[in-house]
Order: sequence, then structure tokens, then C-alpha cells
Amino acid sequence: MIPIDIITGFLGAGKTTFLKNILLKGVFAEEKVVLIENEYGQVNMDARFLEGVGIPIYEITKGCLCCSLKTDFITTLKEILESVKPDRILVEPSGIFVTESFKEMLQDSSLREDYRINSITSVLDVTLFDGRFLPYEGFLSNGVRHAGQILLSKCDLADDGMLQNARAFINRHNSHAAVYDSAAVLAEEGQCRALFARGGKADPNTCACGCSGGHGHSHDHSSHDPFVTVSLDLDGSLGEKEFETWMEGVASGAFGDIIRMKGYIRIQGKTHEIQYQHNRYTCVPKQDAVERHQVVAIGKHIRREWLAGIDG
Ligand SMILES: Nc1nc2c(ncn2[C@@H]2O[C@H](COP(=O)(O)OP(=O)(O)OP(=O)(O)O)[C@@H](O)[C@H]2O)c(=O)[nH]1
Repeated sequence: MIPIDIITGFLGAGKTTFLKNILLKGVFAEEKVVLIENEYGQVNMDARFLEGVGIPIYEITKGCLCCSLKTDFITTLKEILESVKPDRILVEPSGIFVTESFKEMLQDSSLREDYRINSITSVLDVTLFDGRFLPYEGFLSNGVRHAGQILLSKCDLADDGMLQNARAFINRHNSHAAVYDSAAVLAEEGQCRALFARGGKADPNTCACGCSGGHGHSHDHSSHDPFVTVSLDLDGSLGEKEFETWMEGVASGAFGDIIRMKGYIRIQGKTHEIQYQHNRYTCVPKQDAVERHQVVAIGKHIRREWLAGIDG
């Protein structure tokens, strides 16, 4: 059976960053590995950020693997089996993924003989634990509850209070998971390998409700509904001040409740990678040329025209 390793976590938690690092380190160099990237929006930015990691990437966009895209996912897994026959599949689901349905999906008669979940790793952004996590508690607890192992990301930006709150939250929802600082794991190749070898401490076949998978009962996906995604092609180039004002607008809620934004943008004629999540952003010059200058925003009540005003 082909092992599937799932890297889950809320929007902007650090899943792609972690995956990119382990792939560039060659942690799976001896294996034939493929990655399935699932983006909630129409454009798969993460697959673009992961260009050059040296493994095939299958993209599934415009929805969430665990609900609207079940059929796409099943088809993709069948295709991978026929064409690549990998030793391992890594899956990065969208940041608003619900684990239960994914497990049910793997019980599909066309898959269950060929695939098994090897590990579920949840990446948890500890900086949210300054009180900002409350609106997303359901997503965070779902990720934590099902994980065999939890990687605390952004510890470099966190204070002791955030770390304590994050650990207390984990204990409330999953006292069995092994918990690591993601940066410490990345610092040691052996640690990275161990993460995927042992598949975590929790039993990946057990559902949060205590039953085992394949039982056919339903789980609620209505929590996905409030999120919308907006993608913008940005052909122009911004001045630095103009860019800062735009980002202030994003962070202040002037363009709607934007939780996450990412993409490529030209500032003073130079391409930059922009990453925004939960009121914090980075904007880093990119050396290689990009095909399109485009950003994707995810959140609620996004005022597309106002956000796009930047390029007007
Ligand atoms: N300072 C710091 N930044 C981090 C860390 N991990 C991730 N980031 C940053 O957080 C931002 C979001 O990281 P991603 O890896 O894209 O997050 P993601 O979970 O893939 O996000 P989605 O694609 O929205 O699901 C990026 O700017 C990363 O560079 C960390 O440990 N420390």
C-alpha cells in the first residue's frame, strides 16, 4: 500500500514553507514521491511557490479536498497509481480542510486496497495564540485533534504567553500527539525523516468521534461556506509607498475581512513575493522571473473592486 502523508494546518500556518524545506533538503531523495497540492481558490499559488523542489506536483484547485473536490481527488489518486506508482504521496490540503472526510474518502472501494494514511502532521501557527485564534478555533482544533504530530511554527515570532496558550490548546484537543518546534525539526534531517517514518503517535485510522474510518456518517462542512477567494492579475508596478498603503488597507479591513493573501507583485519594477496572514505580511524580492503577477486573497466579504483599485 502506498503511504500518504498529510501536512495539514490553517491558512498561512506554514505548511508550504515546511514542505519546501524538507524537499529541498532531500529528505525523500531516495524515494519516488509526488505531492498533491490543494488550494481553496482558483489559482494554485502554493504549487508556484514550490517550483523547483524536484518532485511531480498535482494541483487540485477551486475547493477543498475533503468536500467539493472528492471526485477530483479520487481521480487524481487513481491517475497517480497508474502513471507514477510512487513510494509515497505527500498531500497539502487547503488551509480550511476537515480531516474526517478525507479519511472517509480513502475508504472508497477504488482506493482502499492501494493507499493508506501513514501520518498526519498539523502545522500550528503559535502567533495566533495571542487571542486572535478565537474566530478560527474550529479549524485549528480539527487540525490538532487528528494529528499524530504537531509542528509549532513561527516560534521565532512568539512570546512565552503564546507558546503556553498554544500548548494548552493542544493538550485540550489532543494530548497524545507529539509536539515539535518546526524550526528545530528542520534543523535536523534525521528528525524530518523520523516524522514521516513513524507516522506519528496517534492512530491515523481513528476518527475524532472515536469510531474507525469508513462508517459513512457525515461531517459538517458548512464552516467552509463563509470563505471566499479573490484572485487578481496585477499588471502594473507599484511604488513602495503605494504598496504600503495598500497593505495597510488589507490589514485594516478596508477591503473586507482578508485572512490570507499571497502571490507575486511588481514593486518599483521588481517582482516580489508577498505573503500576508492575520495582520502580518512579508514582501521579499524574487530573483527568478514569474509567469504572472497575481495575488490571491482568502477571507470573508472581500470587496474585490476596492482591493483591485491598486491596479486601476
Ligand atoms: N517567521 C516565520 N515565518 C514563517 C514560519 N513558517 C512559515 N512562515 C511564513 O508564514 C507565511 C505563510 O507560510 P506558508 O508556508 O505559505 O503557509 P501555508 O500554511 O502553506 O498557507 P496556505 O497556503 O494559506 O494554506 C510565509 O510568509 C512564511 O514564510 C516560521 O516558522 N517563522
